[in-house]
Amino acid sequence: MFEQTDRTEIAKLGEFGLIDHLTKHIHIKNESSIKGVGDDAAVLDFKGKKALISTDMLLEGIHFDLAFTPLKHLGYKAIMVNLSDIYAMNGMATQVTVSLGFSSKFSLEAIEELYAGMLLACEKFNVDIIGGDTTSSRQGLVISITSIGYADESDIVYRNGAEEGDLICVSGDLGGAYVGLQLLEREKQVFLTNPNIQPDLEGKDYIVERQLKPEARIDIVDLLKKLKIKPTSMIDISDGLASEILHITRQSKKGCKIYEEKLPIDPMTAETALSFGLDPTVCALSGGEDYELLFTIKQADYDQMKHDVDISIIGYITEESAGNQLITKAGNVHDIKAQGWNAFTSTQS
Ligand SMILES: Nc1ncnc2c1ncn2[C@@H]1O[C@H](COP(=O)(O)OP(=O)(O)OP(=O)(O)O)[C@@H](O)[C@H]1O
Ligand SMILES: Cc1ncc(C[n+]2csc(CCOP(=O)(O)O)c2C)c(N)n1
Ligand SMILES: [Mg+2]
Repeated sequence: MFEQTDRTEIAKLGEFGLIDHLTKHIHIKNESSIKGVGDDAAVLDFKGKKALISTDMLLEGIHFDLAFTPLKHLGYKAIMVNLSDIYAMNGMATQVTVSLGFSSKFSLEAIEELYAGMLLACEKFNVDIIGGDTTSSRQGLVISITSIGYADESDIVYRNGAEEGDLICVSGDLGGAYVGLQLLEREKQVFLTNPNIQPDLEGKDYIVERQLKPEARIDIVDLLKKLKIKPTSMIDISDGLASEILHITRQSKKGCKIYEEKLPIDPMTAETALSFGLDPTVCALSGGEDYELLFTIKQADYDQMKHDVDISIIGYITEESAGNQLITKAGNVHDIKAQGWNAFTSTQS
């Protein structure tokens, strides 16, 4: 759906020429980045803080479809997906390494676009690209990013700290990224059937952006700090709320009660889901890729939190034997199952 204009073969630059070309504009922003791109390893110094490290891969055909994903957006999203994991530890992200594998179908201009999205994300979130790897693949684009950050030991929030009675909170709204994906996939099919029909995404900017350009919630980490609230547990929502809350309760050896009516769903997400014959609640529970933060707080912190319109309290933690339950709008009780998106079981590829 996106046309390519100029085309320079990467072979013209060679591997080292390409690396130089992509990284020459990197200016180190963080004091902790002692040595970035250019040696056998980067050198970091967190001066008494604990280092946080996380890594995630994105593969063409599994995690993204280039038919409807502009490369600049993909670069931006690849960084967001990775920074989100550092914020989910209640830490600050400071560095990333970026490893790329791509076939000869990618021109220099295409890789530049991808990198421009990454650089934009890093600029906005004050993160340094300090290294990576560049190699060729037989087919398809592979992006592997490692994110690095820091936190005071006493600030780090794990998945396993939820206590009975804690309130379950979620930032932003859920299900939009999944419904956005459905919309983009439908338009791709329309385009494949008749390339003269332009994509009809009018008025759907919000959910399309939720899929193509997610924003990692650094602002929530800042807010928690400002309110002097340390969550008892936290995780980012990559696979879907249902799957993530089960990670928290399993690791904390607790159960939970979540109320369907409390799930934050944007009206456009709900309306578009219904037009696809999808249940908005199922999209919110199992759609994934929202990159919101799911966390638990002590009840004593409720008064501080209740004024924030961007955080929804969706339920509470129970004892383990009570299981993981969803209370529907009609008052029925269902067990929460991990129907989150899974690259190994997904039929979408
Ligand atoms: N191949 C692997 N070898 C070692 N550890 C792994 C491997 N794959 C995942 N892990 C570890 O397993 C844990 C859970 O990883 P997982 O990828 O499920 O979480 P996540 O990155 O938060 O979620 P997502 O990948 O959906 O964004 C992490 O500690 C991760 O580092
Ligand atoms: C072509 C295409 N197929 C599927 C999806 C959906 N999707 C991709 S990654 C992910 C969750 C986290 O994955 P992981 O756990 O592997 O990090 C989801 C729900 C998409 N955006 N594009
Ligand atoms: Mg992972």
